Amino acid sequence: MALSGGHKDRGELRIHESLDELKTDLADYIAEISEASVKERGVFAIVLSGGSLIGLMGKLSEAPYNKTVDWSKWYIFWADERVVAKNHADSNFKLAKDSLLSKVPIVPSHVHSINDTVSAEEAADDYEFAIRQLVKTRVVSVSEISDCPKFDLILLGLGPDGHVASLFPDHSALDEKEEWVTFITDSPKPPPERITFTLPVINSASNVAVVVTGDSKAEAVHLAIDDVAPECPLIPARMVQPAKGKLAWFLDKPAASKLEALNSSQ
Ligand SMILES: O=C1O[C@H](COP(=O)(O)O)[C@@H](O)[C@H](O)[C@H]1O
Repeated sequence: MALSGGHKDRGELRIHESLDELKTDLADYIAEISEASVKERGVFAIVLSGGSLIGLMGKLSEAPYNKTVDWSKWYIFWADERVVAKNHADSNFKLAKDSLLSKVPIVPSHVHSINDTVSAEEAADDYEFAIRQLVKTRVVSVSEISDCPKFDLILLGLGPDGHVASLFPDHSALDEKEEWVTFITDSPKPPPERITFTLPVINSASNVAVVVTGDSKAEAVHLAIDDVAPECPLIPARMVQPAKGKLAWFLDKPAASKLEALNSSQ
């Protein structure tokens, strides 16, 4: 690893020399949290995003993880979803299913994807209702400090504009404090209609990992992590601040290239 360490309140930085090294570290990290959650709670409630994250999780479907992980205890959710049919090329569910979930023995009823037959607003309401039922049965824990669900692990990607899940810069969805899941119909990145976890839910998780590769995201990584001037834009990724949970950043060197930590250690 090129660098591993903490950055004050911005969590743990795991900066990797190569994509292969990042993929192995990410698979080890997820497998460890899965094992700890199953030991403590009997289940593992993991939240996925879409985009490049899923390819970077690919090692989980290979040895040793395909045999050592207790897949039967996994419950899968999405931090955001595009409101398209489940077989549509833009679907985050389809991406995860084709690249990962179909390759490991996940219990089909443990996969909680959105209702793709209704409007974005209804899909967000339905998804929140489904999560509420799973909080009641403690498949998903509940936060001690808010009424929010406390997922064992939320995995996020990062857009070059600083968006995480479908929380985009300067969008009113960033201000949502009551709902667990909200919807947007004007996403600046297509497709326009999406549902997304809100910041209170993301920040109530036990563990949040943001996985970022490539130099097109270096500026967003810098704005999300470094102590930047107050006039710099406040990007959504900077608002990811788990109240009690742990935050980790999985970066390759190009994504980390504008970080003070990397530049001062060279
Ligand atoms: O639209 C989305 O974009 C982000 C980032 O995707 P990436 O391909 O640049 O990694 C992703 O995290 C989110 O889930 C997705 O809906």
